[in-house]
Amino acid sequence: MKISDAYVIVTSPGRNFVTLKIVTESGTYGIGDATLNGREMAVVAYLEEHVIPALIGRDASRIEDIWHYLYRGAYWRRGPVTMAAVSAVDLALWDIKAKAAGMPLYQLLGGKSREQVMTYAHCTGRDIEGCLAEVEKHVKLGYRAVRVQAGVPGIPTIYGVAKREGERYEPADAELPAEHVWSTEKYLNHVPKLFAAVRERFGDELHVLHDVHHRLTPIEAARLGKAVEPYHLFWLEDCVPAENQESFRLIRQHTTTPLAVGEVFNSIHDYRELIENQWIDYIRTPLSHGGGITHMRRIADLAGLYHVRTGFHGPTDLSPVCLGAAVHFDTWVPNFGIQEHMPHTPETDAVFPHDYRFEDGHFLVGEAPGHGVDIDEAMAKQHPYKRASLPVNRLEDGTLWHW
Ligand SMILES: O=C(O)[C@H](O)[C@@H](O)[C@H](O)[C@H](O)CO
Ligand SMILES: [Mg+2]
Repeated sequence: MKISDAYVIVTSPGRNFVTLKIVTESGTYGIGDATLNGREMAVVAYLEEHVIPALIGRDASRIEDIWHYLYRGAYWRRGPVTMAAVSAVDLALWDIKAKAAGMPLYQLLGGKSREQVMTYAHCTGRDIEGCLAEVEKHVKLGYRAVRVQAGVPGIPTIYGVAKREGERYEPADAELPAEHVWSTEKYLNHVPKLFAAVRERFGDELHVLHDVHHRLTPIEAARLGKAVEPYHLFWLEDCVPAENQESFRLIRQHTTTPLAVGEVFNSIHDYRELIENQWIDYIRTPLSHGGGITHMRRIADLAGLYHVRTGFHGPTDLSPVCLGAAVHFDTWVPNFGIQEHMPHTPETDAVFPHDYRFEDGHFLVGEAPGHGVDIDEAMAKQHPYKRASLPVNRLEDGTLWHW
């Protein structure tokens, strides 16, 4: 099982994706997702210059040892660029191990804990009516859970809402960062009306989620959590920037609205106080940023001790490789909550053939050995990299704010 070759493939079928391919002497290969939206080429350099040369000749079956070699061995631990690179190696090695065992990845992890994986869809509108129309559409498609985001009167652009009605939402929409404007006051006054309207129109059973995208202070998040309690959200996501884990103590003291966090985290240490103090309910880190299967299952196990469940990040800026591995993880992990689902474009799906299926609001895992996702390298070449940046956000007086 010696690693004989490894290389990075950058492709842009509508948006940028970075994929690591690891090949063994026997010809068995595995692939991992190394995409870090808006910072793609930093991970490419990290892999090509510092990781790949040290991988060649190593035993691909020693996943645990290679993980620590790349994490401890680098001296410079953690961080999104390092961890995206480590994750890609880890996902590719688990793919190889499962292929060599002739098993779908979920079997190697311990087998099925459930038959299907519940997902939530994005429903966004320029205003509340527009958002309700999207919810209606997604309920008809079979979704049991929807994330609702709507424009706020007086704020020209808002997180999560597509530029034009009916278009897909793509945050990295310009070569250099676009500038958005934000008003916490306008948002806080408006957003509870959105949940009231959703409950009024769709009743109590639909799971309703919302993403604050790190824009509030703890006391503002507490106010929002309290205000939306009558609409019993499935979760309120990223209500504050979370470098300071203590912030969640204050929010938790004020509200019973469930809290999700962690799409920008990449280590168990980012979560430790949050989980051990039972300040959160869902962990969001995707496999491609949280150290792959090896590290994310440690985080999930820690979370499980405290009744915290998984709710993995699943936007279009994670490739089908990450999503495919997530469907295996979600099928196995005992403390599963929900999986985000933002459908990839047909061009992306064509570059990454896969055997997970979407049916009636759920993902169904495939039975092919490995994680079930491949890359069509010839097709990938037809879509060259294009620089794309995430936006920045400013308060109405010009102060740079959290995006
Ligand atoms: O909950 C989500 O899906 C996220 O917040 C994304 O939409 C991020 O903004 C994006 O992944 C940044 O690259
Ligand atoms: Mg989010």
